[in-house]
Amino acid sequence: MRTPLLTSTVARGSDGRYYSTSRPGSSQSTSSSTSTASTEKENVRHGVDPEEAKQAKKTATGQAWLRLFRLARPEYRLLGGAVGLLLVSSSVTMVVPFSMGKIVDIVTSAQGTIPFGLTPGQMFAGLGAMFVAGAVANAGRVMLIRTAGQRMIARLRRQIFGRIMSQDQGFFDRNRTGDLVSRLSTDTMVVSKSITNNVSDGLRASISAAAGLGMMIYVSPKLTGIMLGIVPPIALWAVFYGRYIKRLSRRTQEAVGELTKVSEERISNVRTVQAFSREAHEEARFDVEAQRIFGLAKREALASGLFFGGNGLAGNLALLAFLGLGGRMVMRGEISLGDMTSVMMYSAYVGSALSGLTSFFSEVMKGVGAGSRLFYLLDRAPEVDRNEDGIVLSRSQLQGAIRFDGVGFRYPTRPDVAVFQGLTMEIAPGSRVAIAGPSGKGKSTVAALLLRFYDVHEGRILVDGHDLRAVNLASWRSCVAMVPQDPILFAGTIRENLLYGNPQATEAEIIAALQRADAWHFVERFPAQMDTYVGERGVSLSGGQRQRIAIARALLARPRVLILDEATSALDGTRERRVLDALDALEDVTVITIAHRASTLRRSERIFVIGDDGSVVEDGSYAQLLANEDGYFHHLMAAQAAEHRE
Ligand SMILES: Nc1ncnc2c1ncn2[C@@H]1O[C@H](COP(=O)(O)OP(=O)(O)OP(=O)(O)O)[C@@H](O)[C@H]1O
Repeated sequence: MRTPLLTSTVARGSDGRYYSTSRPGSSQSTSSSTSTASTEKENVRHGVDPEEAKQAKKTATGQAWLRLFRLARPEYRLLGGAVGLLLVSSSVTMVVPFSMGKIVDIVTSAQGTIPFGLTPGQMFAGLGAMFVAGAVANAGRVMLIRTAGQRMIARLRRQIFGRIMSQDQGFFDRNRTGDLVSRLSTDTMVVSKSITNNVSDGLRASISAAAGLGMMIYVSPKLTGIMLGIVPPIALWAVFYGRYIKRLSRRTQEAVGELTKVSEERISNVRTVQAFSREAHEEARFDVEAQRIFGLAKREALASGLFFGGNGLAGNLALLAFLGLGGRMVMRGEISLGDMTSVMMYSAYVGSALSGLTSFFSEVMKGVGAGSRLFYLLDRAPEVDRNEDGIVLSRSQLQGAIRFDGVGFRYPTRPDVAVFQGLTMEIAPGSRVAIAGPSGKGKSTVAALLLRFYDVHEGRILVDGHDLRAVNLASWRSCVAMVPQDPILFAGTIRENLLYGNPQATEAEIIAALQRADAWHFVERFPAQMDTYVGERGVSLSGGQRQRIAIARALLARPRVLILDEATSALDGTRERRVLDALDALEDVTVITIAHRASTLRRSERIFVIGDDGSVVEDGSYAQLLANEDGYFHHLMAAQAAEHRE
């Protein structure tokens, strides 16, 4: 946690001198923050990245369809094979009613003749063999389709994850983690299913509907005419009512999704909930949501009951009508019993194929929706260009001279608030400098800009004379290490976390880094030592322990520029001194410390003080700055000392 020592502000009086004031809170300009707040509220309310919404509007559905099918291109072979097998299995399926009709005729009439002069045994064996072939083709089709689908899911997930990892921080400021994860897990699945399983089912339904209808007409045009009066209305009813149920079920799913997101957040922050005794409140909130889901699910249950009951009844009534009308035709000798059986079976096939076809369209539309969410990620070029072809900086050659040259910067989510304006700083190679200033004035932003999490809007940042934007980003980042204010460790062991900074580090190097960061003595005392599991985000370590492990991790990366953002704030004076002494002993490393505490600031060769206008208002050594009694820094320190005394 950040030490709230400099919450007081420093104001410039009408005489141009600086005064410390004990007014709490930030002195950010109010007019600009009002308009920013409205932009932010908009974003939060819709829960969508406005940039994505804009792009989605531009994309026509037709284009999205095409693109969706293009995604399946690498799977064309498997899908082609599956379509071939589908034709085989569908042909077999479509022959079934016809054969059944023939068999009925053969076994019920004395004159029935077996086609091709076959014996009954041969006929049954032939049909059996054909069914086996159909079954094998069907099994093959399902395997090919599923394999193609899974390959597509794996490929998409890999691509999407890669794209997410390479995005700039502005993107992460706008998008919620839960939403990105659901794109990775659910949307990839929906997209893949919609063009593999679903296309195969749609194709099968089309073949069934067309061939079934053709065969019905071939067997008995009159009975087909009668059936066409009965089956389509029932199928249509089933389709529309089915859609209504689907809508209900989607709403339930969405409500469950929302509940999952909220409960996940509350459970992962259960300490805060318990600390504020808000358990009952959270339970009540959860209960409201759970009741809402139950209400929706109850409606769905009622509707489903009606649907299935109604479907069964409609099916049976249709059958009755069919038997009545068809039976009369058989009695009049207009058609054979076998033909009536065939038409009855075909009409059942056609009915189910029709409803299959409508669900095909709605599934493809679902795929288009999920696809557009993926396309946005696949297409989004990070605002911070990684500049792979840029100047490559090597750790062995980098001097570590840094210059902020008239830097202007606004966060992408708050374009109305300028954090920096004309910020200029010159940091000599291998020096120890500090950034000071009141809370919320952009000290951590300096670190974010140095790591190029964001690009500056005006001016430039130079490293050894190169504009950071012209440098290969990965090469620069491999020269820099940062220990953030509240370092996060990965759920894993201490060793795994340390190796994250340098996977090649030897055991001796790891221990040396831990010693430098004053962490070895406590790690050594853990029963599992470096194999101690640190818990999710490192929660099973104290704040100070986490900070020191993070410092060791940064040291292991052997940086030429080290940024410490309040990296020792959780340590007591003695421990902090030990860590800072060890860091001071680092050779050929430029160390930039962001700090509030006088004890930390005092050690720096030069301090840059960021003022209210987002620029450096003063710089110099601690002693020089403090000596200027009218200066900003002097008043900042005075305010801090006054707060200490209180
Ligand atoms: N990701 C972000 N998106 C939008 N605004 C941000 C973001 N991060 C910080 N800010 C805003 O930028 C300003 C500077 O923040 P920064 O964290 O750099 O301040 P700081 O000087 O390090 O403060 P502190 O001493 O409290 O840590 C603040 O007004 C803050 O609200």
